[in-house]
Amino acid sequence: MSLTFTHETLPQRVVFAAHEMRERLPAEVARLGSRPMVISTRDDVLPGAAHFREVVMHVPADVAGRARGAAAAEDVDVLVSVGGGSATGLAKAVALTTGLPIVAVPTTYAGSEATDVWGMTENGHKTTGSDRRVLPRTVVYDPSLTLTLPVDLSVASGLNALAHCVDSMWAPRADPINQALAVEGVRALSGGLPAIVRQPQDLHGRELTLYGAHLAAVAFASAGSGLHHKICHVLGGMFGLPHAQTHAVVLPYVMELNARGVPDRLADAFGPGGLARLRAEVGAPRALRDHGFREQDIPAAVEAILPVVPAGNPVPVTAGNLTALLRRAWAGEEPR
Ligand SMILES: NC(=O)C1=CN([C@@H]2O[C@H](COP(=O)(O)OP(=O)(O)OC[C@H]3O[C@@H](n4cnc5c(N)ncnc54)[C@H](O)[C@@H]3O)[C@@H](O)[C@H]2O)C=CC1
Ligand SMILES: O=C(O)/C=C\C(=O)CC(=O)O
Repeated sequence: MSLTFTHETLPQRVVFAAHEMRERLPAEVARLGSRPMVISTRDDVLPGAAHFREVVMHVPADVAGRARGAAAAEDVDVLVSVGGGSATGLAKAVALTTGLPIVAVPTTYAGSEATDVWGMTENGHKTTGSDRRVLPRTVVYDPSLTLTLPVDLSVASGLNALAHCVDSMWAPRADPINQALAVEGVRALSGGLPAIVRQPQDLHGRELTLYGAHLAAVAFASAGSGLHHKICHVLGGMFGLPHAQTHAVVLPYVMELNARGVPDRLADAFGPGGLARLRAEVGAPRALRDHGFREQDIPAAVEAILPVVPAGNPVPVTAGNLTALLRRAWAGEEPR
């Protein structure tokens, strides 16, 4: 790769401290405002603050409308999201139209807290965009909050993070800086996820995975959406598939298609056996048919994905190879 590039780093304050969310959050919120609204299904955050509890995956537009209405009615001046990508995504939908700052407290490994990407779904169509207003100003990472995330969800979510890293290799704005972050993200996630599976209540694996998830999201936000994210975005928005599991299933098939675009240092970061070994070790989700995708939906998915395939993908994407990819992912055939 040429060392001629233009890279932009997104400005964000990051606090990373296990078991310290309750202690740290009030001061972090106070830096940005005095009338917070919590967006979370949890009831144990900032007692007495305004609270919006209706969190739904892929941010339905009507839910976003109600959250914006609540923020206006309560005259809030700062949003506090506590939860997975769905809670963060709802806070982003409010910030997009109000410009309110967000303090994000993630409880999964999805990484939305470190990106300026928003998404919203209406009539079975998910629209995404990037806008600096939705980038959380501050993230409070407390890995102990992920101890309650069940192992299967932790694995799927961690593989969502891994997909951010891998797709950063060939995404439209891939550059040496975001690729370096992605490679280090793969290293952390490849160590952290097996540790979670071995000992879900041990903080070490949780810390490593959340750290990897942050690096992954920073890399993804910088590099943009590659082929993998474009595919999963259509599958999630059009067919309502669960986000993390969809990423976890599709990733090895995109790597198979784009094999020539996988740099050696990424392969090295996975360690011996690569992604195949990691997937086996953590019991990764294997087939889209287990998550609500139907074989007869493949042609419609192909039709929706082809026009959004990013320029510069390492191999040309055709109706033929995309259909084959989705069929193999649907059936859960062994990736090559
Ligand atoms: N804009 C961006 O940059 C990104 C956006 N996303 C968006 O985020 C959404 C998916 O986020 P996810 O985190 O995968 O799912 P999620 O936020 O929907 O959470 C999945 C499930 O896990 C539960 N949960 C969350 N944290 C938990 C914990 N610590 N303990 C126990 N249960 C817990 C939730 O209540 C929910 O039932 C999608 O809409 C996706 O598009 C995901 C990644 C990046
Ligand atoms: O697909 C991802 O993991 C990353 C970005 C999004 O999900 C964007 C969104 O739809 O919120």
